[in-house]
Amino acid sequence: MKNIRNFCIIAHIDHGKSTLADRLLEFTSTVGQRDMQAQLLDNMDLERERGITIKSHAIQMVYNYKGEEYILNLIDTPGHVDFSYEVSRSIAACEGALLIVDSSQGIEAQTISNLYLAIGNNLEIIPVLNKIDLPHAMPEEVSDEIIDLIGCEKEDIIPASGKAGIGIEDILNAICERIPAPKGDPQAPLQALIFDSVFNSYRGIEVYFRIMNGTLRKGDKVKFVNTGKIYNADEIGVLKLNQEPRDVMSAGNVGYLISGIKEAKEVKVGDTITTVDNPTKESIQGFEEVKPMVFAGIYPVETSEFEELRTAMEKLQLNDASLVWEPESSVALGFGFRCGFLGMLHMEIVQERLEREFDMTVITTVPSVQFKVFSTKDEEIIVNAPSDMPEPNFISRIEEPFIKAQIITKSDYVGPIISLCMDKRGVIKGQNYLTSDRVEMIFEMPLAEIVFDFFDKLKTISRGYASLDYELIGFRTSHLVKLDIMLNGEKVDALSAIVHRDKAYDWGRRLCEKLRELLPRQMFEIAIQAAIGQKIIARETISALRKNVLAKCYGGDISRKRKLLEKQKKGKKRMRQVGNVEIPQEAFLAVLKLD
Ligand SMILES: Nc1nc2c(ncn2[C@@H]2O[C@H](COP(=O)(O)OP(=O)(O)OP(=O)(O)O)[C@@H](O)[C@H]2O)c(=O)[nH]1
Repeated sequence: MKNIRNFCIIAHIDHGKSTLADRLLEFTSTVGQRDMQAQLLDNMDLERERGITIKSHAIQMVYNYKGEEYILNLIDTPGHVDFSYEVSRSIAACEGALLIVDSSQGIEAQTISNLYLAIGNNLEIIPVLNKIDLPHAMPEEVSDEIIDLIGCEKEDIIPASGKAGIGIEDILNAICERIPAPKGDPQAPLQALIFDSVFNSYRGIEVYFRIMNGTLRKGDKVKFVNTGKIYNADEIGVLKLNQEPRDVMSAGNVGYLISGIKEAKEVKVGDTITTVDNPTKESIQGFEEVKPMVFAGIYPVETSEFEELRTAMEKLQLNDASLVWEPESSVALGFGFRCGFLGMLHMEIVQERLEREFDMTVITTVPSVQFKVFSTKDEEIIVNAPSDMPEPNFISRIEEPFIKAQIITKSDYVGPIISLCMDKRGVIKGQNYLTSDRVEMIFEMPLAEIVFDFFDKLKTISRGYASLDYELIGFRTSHLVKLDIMLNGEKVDALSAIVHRDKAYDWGRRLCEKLRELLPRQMFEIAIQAAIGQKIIARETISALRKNVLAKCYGGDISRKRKLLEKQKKGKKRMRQVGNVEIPQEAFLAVLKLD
């Protein structure tokens, strides 16, 4: 155990974690040249395409330091704020963290938030000044920022470049030297923390764990403390490029367990594994409950696929502990699920993963935050879907979630950012110069104003020189109203939204305009109306399609028509018929596209 080091890499998005991890794997010959491909740990197609890390990944390296062999368990983590839950889970399985800072960018919002998570878990921090190969790197300034932030010495900071392979050996040496060996008693009853799990269609559910105390042997009868379920440890082992089975693993180790678990529901990330023969009395303190920020409905395009969608969601949840959901039904869309996400990117990723990994075609509805509604009798009702909002005469007040937002930017953009935040009902709470040129600003504002398009706007007005991090600070009363959308007089519950009273008219008007663009024309006229209670506040009309236009599309060539029909069938268009109007997926997300 004295030669084991468990560490993670934390950084702001794009500061170069995955690239640096590749170099560490190469340097320790964990991966042969033949198998090496860039960003090796980002093995999900989606991650490669988007160039971001979504999942945490674990891999073991062996490194020779001062004549002794060290086992280094690396857990790579995502940088985007939507995936911070993954980061917190990885951190709980480690004793140290490499804190990567891009020397051409400096400290950014998630550098700080991830650092605090690590410090909160008592991890030893090794600061790495990355990308020093870049001609516009500012090693001196950025080093000063790091020293200010974590209070280290200049010599503690390791200059490096993942791309050019600079500083890699120094980093590996520092891991062995500075990160403490795991503590824990191999003789004690087994306590292993589940930090991730994944569904494998051949082998069932694989559980990733970190042993805190005790020893786990192949063939042991193990119990998951929180669920009380008992399994046989059919296979245990360590995670290298491939899984390597082992017979015995003890305190301090990170590995995988395969035990014939079939039901996704039985595995809870944060649960403790122990043995039936010599069970532990205490479970390890689990992770914080996830706090979803955005809620939206996910519905199968084919109503008959509801049960299939449920199975897919269960499997996906295994690999994404931050996804929460429950069944719901909508008048417009039938049966589906109300899901909670950590942000819009998370929601997009979930939808894409359902489609790619589980072959589902789904529709997501208007995202919304969670509201607390107090009735006239002062009962508290939690509302996750606008359609669940009680009628106005039952409501005494509505509270919405507020966040503390931290924005780091160049001083040139302070003015425009303050006006943007004020426009989003924000109040500035603090301003702190990190260097003469870079400022940290703190705002309090409603979550609903930032989850949708705030980040894009922030990037635009700051020409990319702004980073954002936020945390929930509680619920506050606001003047909110429910805005309904009607198509040909029929209310479409899945299109309702809850908005601030002062913005409702403007929203209603813009939403109707947007829907007019997005709804396909039909043989009859479509009236789009926005209403607050009984009062219509905006209207747009889509005129009927004239006969000769149709004739042009479909007339004559029968083979072309058949082809079209077949193509439609195969593609299972993401459309839903509501009343007599067809609504495409884009229309459900129209609120996100209001300029
Ligand atoms: N010049 C230079 N570019 C680098 C270096 N390290 C990474 N990059 C580039 O920076 C970009 C981001 O690198 P990644 O390794 O994907 O960053 P990441 O931090 O893993 O990003 P997420 O996983 O999405 O949080 C890529 O285009 C890399 O090629 C470096 O040392 N020097």
